[in-house]
Amino acid sequence: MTSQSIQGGVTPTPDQIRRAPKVLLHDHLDGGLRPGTIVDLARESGYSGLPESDADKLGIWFREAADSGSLERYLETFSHTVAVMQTRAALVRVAAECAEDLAEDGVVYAEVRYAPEQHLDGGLSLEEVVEAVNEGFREGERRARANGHRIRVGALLTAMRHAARALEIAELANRYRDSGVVGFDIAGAEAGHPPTRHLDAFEYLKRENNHFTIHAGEAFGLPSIWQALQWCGADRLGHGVRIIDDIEVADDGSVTLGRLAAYVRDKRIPLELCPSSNLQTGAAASFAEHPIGLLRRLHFRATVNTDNRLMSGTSMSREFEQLVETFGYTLDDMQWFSVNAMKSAFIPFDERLAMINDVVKPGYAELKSEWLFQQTASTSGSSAGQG
Ligand SMILES: O=c1[nH]cnc2c1ncn2[C@@H]1O[C@H](CO)[C@@H](O)[C@H]1O
Ligand SMILES: [Zn+2]
Repeated sequence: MTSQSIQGGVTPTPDQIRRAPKVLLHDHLDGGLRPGTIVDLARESGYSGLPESDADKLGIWFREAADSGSLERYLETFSHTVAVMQTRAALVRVAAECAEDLAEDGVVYAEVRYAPEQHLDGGLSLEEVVEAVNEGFREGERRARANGHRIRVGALLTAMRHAARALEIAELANRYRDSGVVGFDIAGAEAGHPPTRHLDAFEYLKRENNHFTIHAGEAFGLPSIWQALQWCGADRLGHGVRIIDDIEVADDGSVTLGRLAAYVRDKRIPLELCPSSNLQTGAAASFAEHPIGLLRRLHFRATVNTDNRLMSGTSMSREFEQLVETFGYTLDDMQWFSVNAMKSAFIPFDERLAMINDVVKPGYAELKSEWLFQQTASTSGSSAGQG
């Protein structure tokens, strides 16, 4: 049953959360495989390193192993998923299932990232990797449509921050910008690997008028965010959750923003927040203490993301369910996050606008109107006493 207040704040049910149109900007392809697919692909490729051979147990293993409290240990779990994503067929399958799973979860637009340089062990070229993943996304979009779901998926090409291929990957992203790749990212262990090491890649993309996001302010604090924005020129922040270190809340509730936090808010820099992932890597202690609550209240350009659905045992709906439970968010809040994300996407402005006006807002309007009809149904047949 939906609860409704006069202010129009509808607390969504889990079913409504799933049906609500959601927009996802930060999701790793190699962090979202179905456990059963990992088992299949390991068998097909002869990879013998899996810690469990049963799909259910493997899913649990990933969640528990990623629950380490450190980003470095969390990232170790990717060696298994990357190991089984080394052929064209494997990449097509994983990408298709990714699009299907997101669509099934009510995601209407997603930017999914992966590092092409990590998928070359089977002899594929960087181009072949990108083309396989693109093919998989298109196949997944088609299958989703056949199941009554609409989704658009764009790829972000990630360069690993400890490696030295960022410029090459940036050039790859630029080459495929009109065929399925919407931007660039850097990821991997943050401490000791400042984004400024990859300035050549960022400067190249700026000269090409292309878009990029940078994992910053997750395991490391303000200096990382500052570098990502003011040295590298990132369009968005991957996580960016540590911006909270530049925000002071006094005992009386008054809030003071430092220069960097003020800049991030004033310039509407999108924060790709990933609450469950942050709990696992130790960037936040609990949902209740997660900075997303304050950042939303202060009207930062906050967005909700999954990061790694496999490692966190999560989905967009699951993230929202927990936010609704913790912060009492309504459908209006969900819409706010979804519009924020759509505004911050790397596809052209007219397409973003059409997604907001023709898909996201009508979807929420439809959900918000449901209570009217529910009430009619539940009061029909017992009209006495309705005054
Ligand atoms: O939360 C994160 N922070 C930093 N790096 C990450 C995170 N999640 C995944 N990756 C890294 O990105 C690579 C490409 O998708 C993954 O292989 C993993 O090493
Ligand atoms: Zn990430």
